[in-house]
Amino acid sequence: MEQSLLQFQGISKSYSSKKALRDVTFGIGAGKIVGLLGTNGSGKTTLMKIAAGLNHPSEGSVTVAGLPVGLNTKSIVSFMPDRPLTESWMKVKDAIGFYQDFYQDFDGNKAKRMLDFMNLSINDRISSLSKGMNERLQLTLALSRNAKLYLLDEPIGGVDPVARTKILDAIVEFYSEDSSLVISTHLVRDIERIFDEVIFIQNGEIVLQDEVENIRIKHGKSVDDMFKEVFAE
Ligand SMILES: Nc1ncnc2c1ncn2[C@@H]1O[C@H](COP(=O)(O)OP(=O)(O)OP(=O)(O)O)[C@@H](O)[C@H]1O
Repeated sequence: MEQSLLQFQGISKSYSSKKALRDVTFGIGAGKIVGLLGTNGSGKTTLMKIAAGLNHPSEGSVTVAGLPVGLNTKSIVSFMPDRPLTESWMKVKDAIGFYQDFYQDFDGNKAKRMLDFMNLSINDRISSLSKGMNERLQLTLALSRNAKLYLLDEPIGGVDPVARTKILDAIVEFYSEDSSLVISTHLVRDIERIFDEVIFIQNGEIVLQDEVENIRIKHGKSVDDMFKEVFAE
């Protein structure tokens, strides 16, 4: 069997009395764009933080490229959190410099091309950016690394619908095809066109993992219709 780039095995995570993940097992192959789809509080951020090595599971094991998640995997995983990591005093160029110093795999040329594409200037002050513009910056920072696995937590929640198309095009254009990309979102309809595979997570459990093409052929449905059906309240 082909080795997974990201493998979760029997992962559970509890926060005091709350169980955020329950016995989560799945694998993601190399070269895939995967949608991690679930409603608010379903466990998406918790799952991503565990894959990024920023949160520790209560039970189970996670590997990236066959390595247990830890210091070794942090250098090959690029995580875009749902809340900005940059400081408000920074200008865009300071944030770029910070990433460049911190990550050996940061590609300055790629960052420059992405900033142009995103209509961001290196002299923009981060505190003056709107939520959507800030997301564009965070996405630029995350995708400018030459990582093996990219984890983007709700990357376009604050971007207006018109700009979403442009941002999705940037994601597809700037990610390298031998790496994998996991994108968490509940904006399924807007993003589903770029997914190869989707994982549905509900109350901390994986309830479906399939290729998008299979969902369309087997069920005769779009991912968005399937999502609405599974998550109907
Ligand atoms: N630090 C924490 N302490 C206690 N409970 C937490 C903590 N972080 C998350 N939780 C709980 O764990 C569950 C899963 O949260 P998580 O943030 O992973 O969900 P999510 O799918 O990313 O949600 P959203 O789409 O709203 O961002 C939620 O019920 C949440 O309240």
